Amino acid sequence: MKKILQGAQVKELDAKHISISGQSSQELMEVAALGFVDWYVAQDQFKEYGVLIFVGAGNNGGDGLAIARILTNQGVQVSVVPCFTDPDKLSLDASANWELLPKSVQLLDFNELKYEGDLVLIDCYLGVGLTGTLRESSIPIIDYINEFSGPVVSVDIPSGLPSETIHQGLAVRADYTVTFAFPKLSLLLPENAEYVGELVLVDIGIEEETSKVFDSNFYYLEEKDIPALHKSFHRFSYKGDYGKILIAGGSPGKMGALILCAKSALRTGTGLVTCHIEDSERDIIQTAVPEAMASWGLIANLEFYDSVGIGPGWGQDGRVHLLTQILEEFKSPVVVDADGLNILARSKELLELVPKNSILTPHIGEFSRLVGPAKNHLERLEMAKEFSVTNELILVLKGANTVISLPDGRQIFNSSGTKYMATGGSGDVLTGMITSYLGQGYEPENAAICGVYHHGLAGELAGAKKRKGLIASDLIEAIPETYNLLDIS
Ligand SMILES: NC(=O)C1=CN([C@@H]2O[C@H](COP(=O)(O)OP(=O)(O)OC[C@H]3O[C@@H](n4cnc5c(N)ncnc54)[C@H](O)[C@@H]3O)[C@@H](O)[C@H]2O)[C@H](O)CC1
Ligand SMILES: [K+]
Repeated sequence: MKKILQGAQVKELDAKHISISGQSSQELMEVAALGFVDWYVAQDQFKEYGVLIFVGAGNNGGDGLAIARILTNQGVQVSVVPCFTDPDKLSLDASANWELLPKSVQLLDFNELKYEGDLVLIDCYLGVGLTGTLRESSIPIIDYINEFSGPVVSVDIPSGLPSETIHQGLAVRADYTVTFAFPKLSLLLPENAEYVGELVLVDIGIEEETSKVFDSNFYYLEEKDIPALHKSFHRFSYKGDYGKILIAGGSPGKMGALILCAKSALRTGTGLVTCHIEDSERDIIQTAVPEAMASWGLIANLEFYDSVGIGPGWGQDGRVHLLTQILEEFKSPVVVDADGLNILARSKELLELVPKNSILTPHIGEFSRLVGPAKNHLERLEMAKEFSVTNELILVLKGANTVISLPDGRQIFNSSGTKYMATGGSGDVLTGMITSYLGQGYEPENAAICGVYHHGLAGELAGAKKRKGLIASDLIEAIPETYNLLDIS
């Protein structure tokens, strides 16, 4: 898993990579520019467009000059807008790329900018080298980029955006941000989403090993990390090996949440799902999910189950007794969501009963009730870390980049998912997936990670077909496709 580093650590990482690999910093810049161009030319939506590249005096500008050369050589119509006064003041690598700029590249004066036709604006003005408050002279440039009528693609980071915190004034509002090596923390904060647009990560060959020595609790979860975390089953595995789980959820009028959770657990691979429900709701569950069993009343044999999921559609009234029974009698980690979390928020003394390494899956509203309100996402992340460490629980804070906080202080940002997943029942599906993995005998940490990643990937697959027509059931149908895609058996 990649570490997410701070602005100053990026420079040190580059230097370390350069000393290990024998590559020069200019060669590394070339790899970054080539990586960007590979992504750019694969974008069908830009096929007929020329490009207008804004370049600053630092290495972000250097990236832009290298991109200008490579795109020109590939037949793209390129114009460059130098956003510096004196080419002699360019950084070393930017200067080398300035010298290499083909004569056919048009240089445009920012103060006399006039352009015609369909253009993509590529923002290579300021990168992670930004320090302090934006200078006065940068304002017209960023204003111009933000008023540009065509698509804007920022390279490494939208110009003006700090790399590890929430925006503090003017910054480029990009449609796409193509970042190198690993995402900067600021690119993952919801407050900055309107600046970042769609986030794309381009690998520039810096080994994960190289970043190990840098101090950071933040990690970025990618597809390549997933297969090794899965348990494999064999020819002689039987349904008991795939886990027996209990889901306590559902109430009159909210049985859908439980149904989604149960179906999701089955599609994730659970062998036996039992839904613990109210007597009155037996027909609904048995009709909607014939593969599941049902139980009601007090839970007779909790020790029979490998994991328990608590909360989807449960309601809170009259549930405290059952929640207490589960927490007192079930000694292995459980998954708590929705109304299960709301009860914990109201009766904090129950928190102590939650088995260590259990997985709690709040959205921001539930988090605020359970842990407390935060003034921004950075503060929320800090509170989540503290909560996980203190209570020895795994906290899955749901959002565009769901963050998994672990009892050892690590916080893992998920990379899979799509905006189309913001739909009713999406969280119930996640609860079913995580409970399923726990029941299949995954370590709680891996159950949370695999659940979150596959859930997002199912969203991407379903979203590609259904777009804003995606409903939670589509996520469930797409779970098996995620196994095909990652070759998990
Ligand atoms: N491993 C990688 O990620 C690689 C990144 N590359 C690119 O390099 C930049 C970082 O380059 P650096 O030279 O350190 O800085 P910048 O170009 O981001 O910025 C320097 C530029 O900004 C001006 N400046 C600083 N503060 C302010 C301010 N407050 N207001 C206005 N202007 C400011 C400063 O004067 C300089 O002109 C990284 O983002 C990547 O794009 C490498 O190419 C490859 C490896
Ligand atoms: K930039």
